[in-house]
This record gives sequence, C-alpha cells and structure tokens, in this order.
Amino acid sequence: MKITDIQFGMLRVPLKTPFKTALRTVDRVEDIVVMVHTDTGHVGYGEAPATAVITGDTHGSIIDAIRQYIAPRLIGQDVANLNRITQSIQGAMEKNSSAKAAVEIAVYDLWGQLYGAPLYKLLGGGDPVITTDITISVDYIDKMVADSLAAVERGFESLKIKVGKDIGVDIERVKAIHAAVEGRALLRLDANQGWTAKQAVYALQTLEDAGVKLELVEQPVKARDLAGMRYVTERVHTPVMADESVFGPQEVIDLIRMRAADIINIKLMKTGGLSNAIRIADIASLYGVECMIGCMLEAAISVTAAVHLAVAKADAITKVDLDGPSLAQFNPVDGGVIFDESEISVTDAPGLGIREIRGLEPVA
Ligand SMILES: C[C@H](N)C(=O)N[C@H](CCC(=O)O)C(=O)O
Ligand SMILES: [Mg+2]
Repeated sequence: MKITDIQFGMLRVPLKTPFKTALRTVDRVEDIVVMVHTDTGHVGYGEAPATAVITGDTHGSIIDAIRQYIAPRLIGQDVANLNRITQSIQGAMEKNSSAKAAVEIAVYDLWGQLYGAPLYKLLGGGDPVITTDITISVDYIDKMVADSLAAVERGFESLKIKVGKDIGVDIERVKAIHAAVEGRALLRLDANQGWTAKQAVYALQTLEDAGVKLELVEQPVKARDLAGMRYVTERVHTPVMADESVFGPQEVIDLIRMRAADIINIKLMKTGGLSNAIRIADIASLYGVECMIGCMLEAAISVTAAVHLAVAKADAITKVDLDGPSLAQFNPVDGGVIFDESEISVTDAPGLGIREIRGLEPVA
C-alpha cells in the first residue's frame, strides 16, 4: 500500500453554545481534513483545527506545511513502514504540530486498514469504552451554573470548568457550580494560562479552605512559566496539570524532572500526532505520572484517533477530555468512534473506521 496523493477539505460545524476560554471565543468547529490516498484505493483520514493561540497553527499554515514540506516526503512511501513515515513527518520541519498530527492520523488510519484491524488493537488493545468530561465555557455565573446542571442531566459526571478571566469572579464561579452539582459531578478547572502563580495559589487555597474539592487544575499560569507551574504545584493540594506548557516528549521529561506539574495533558495537535503521544504516555508511565488525553475544538476524525490511543494506553491515560464532537450541533463523520454523551466506544472496523465525511468544503 503506497501513498500516492494528499488532498484537503474544510469541515465547518456550528457549536451548540459559543466556546469561551481565557484565550479565545469561537462559535464553530473549523478544521482542515486531510485525505491520504494510496495505490490500493484505500484512503486515510486526518484532521487539524487552527488553534493559533495555543499551537501557532492557522488553516493556511497547516495546508502549506503539508503541501510544501510533508507531502513531498511521503509520496511513494509504503504504509507498512510506519516508523519510517512518522520520522519523515516529524523531521519535515520545525513546529507545525497540527499539520503533522493531521497527516500522522491519516497514516495510522491506513496502517490499520492495511492489517484489517482497528487502531487500538494494533496499539496494544484495551477496554473499548472510555468516559469523557464536558467543558463549561467561562461566562456569567448564572449561565455557567445552568450549563453545568444541563451537563449533569445529560449524564456527564466530570465537568471541565473554564476560568482564568478575573480571579475574584473565578472563585465565585467555581463555588456556585460546586454548590449546584455537589456529589453529582467531579470538577476540573482550566485557567488556560489566565492567572499568575500567586493568583492561582490564592484562588485554589481559597476554594480548598471553603471545602470545594477539585479533581485538578489545568494550566493555571503562562505556558512558558515553568517556575510558576512548580510554585503552584508545591503550594496547593489540588493536582496541577500541564497543558500549553508541554507539547512533545522532551518537554514532558523536563517538566516531570522539575516537578512542575502532577499530570500531563496529551493532545495530538500539540504532539504532532500519535507517535509522540505514544512516547509521552510511555514516559509518563515510566515515571508514574498520570495523563489526560485532551483535544482542541476538534471534530470526530482526530478525536477518533485520540480515543483509540486512550483505550490502548489506559495504564498512563487515566483522564479523558474528548468533548469536541459533543460541543458541536451535529457529527458530520460517518463511522469512527461512537459518541453516547459521556461514553465513547471504539468499534472493530479497520483503522479509524471512518466511512464518509458529510459537507466537506473544497480547499483551493
Ligand atoms: C475542547 C477541550 N475540552 C478543551 O477545553 N480544550 C482546550 C483548548 C481548546 C481550544 O481552544 O480549541 C484546552 O484544554 O485548553
Ligand atoms: Mg487546557
């Protein structure tokens, strides 16, 4: 099975409610879809959102990186040589992790199709169902409480509360949600870099003293402020998770050695795809550090790849934040994993099992 061509499409899906974080507000999923064609007629699917505020990647940069740097190295390569292909993708250029992820996901899809097996089985197998949280956007307190109650009614037992806008209001936001859903859902906070280290310690200690039990706090301070991450980690009981601070395996090793966080958020769009995500899960397992598998505002193609990884690497990946498709008004992907509110199941279709993507717009 040899790679012959790489084509693109644009996927746009409106969200149920605007997605608001300390970094950005968006009202739709808008992702580049990558289709890797082969001489056997098999097509591998990949996907990448343009999360410029986190990865630096835009729709234009994703397409250019693939067209000019990645695709020329892949045409003619045999899918059976998976490691050689992932090395070609990772070595094609610096950064551009979303472009690399989209192509790697499509190649792993083909690799599964080549051997007629679902990806999770080729990665080691595991229990086919995982449970995700759902994100509550940062907003007025009443709206966040209403959104939290609606999520609990839908069966979500873990809420990822976005904060990081205003420290005083953030504390009130979390207290109000805690009072509304106590005993029915775990609370995770994500400040998306919105606090200083001292603000984070103040907010978390205030919440802890008020009896608000938090499962974790994600990226309380600026991505580059590893000393700030360690400052917070050393001073609060709530486990601290690194998201924007860590992209690849080397950064994870450095962060663990610094003891700058307790948990690592693995996202395919930061790691450049599955090969580095697998490395990170193995490194974390070696050090006894837990991981979350997360996503950007992504549709079901790349999230399907992330689910297969989470199933196969359940020893290291103990927490799941794969709610991108649940936040969208509909799922345009036919095949892939099955979403049933908080439960996501892999199927035994070969590769990622994606059959069709509805409403794909052409890319010039
Ligand atoms: C969608 C997911 N639950 C999430 O919250 N991801 C964010 C970043 C997503 C984005 O801005 O597209 C995160 O964990 O920081
Ligand atoms: Mg985050």
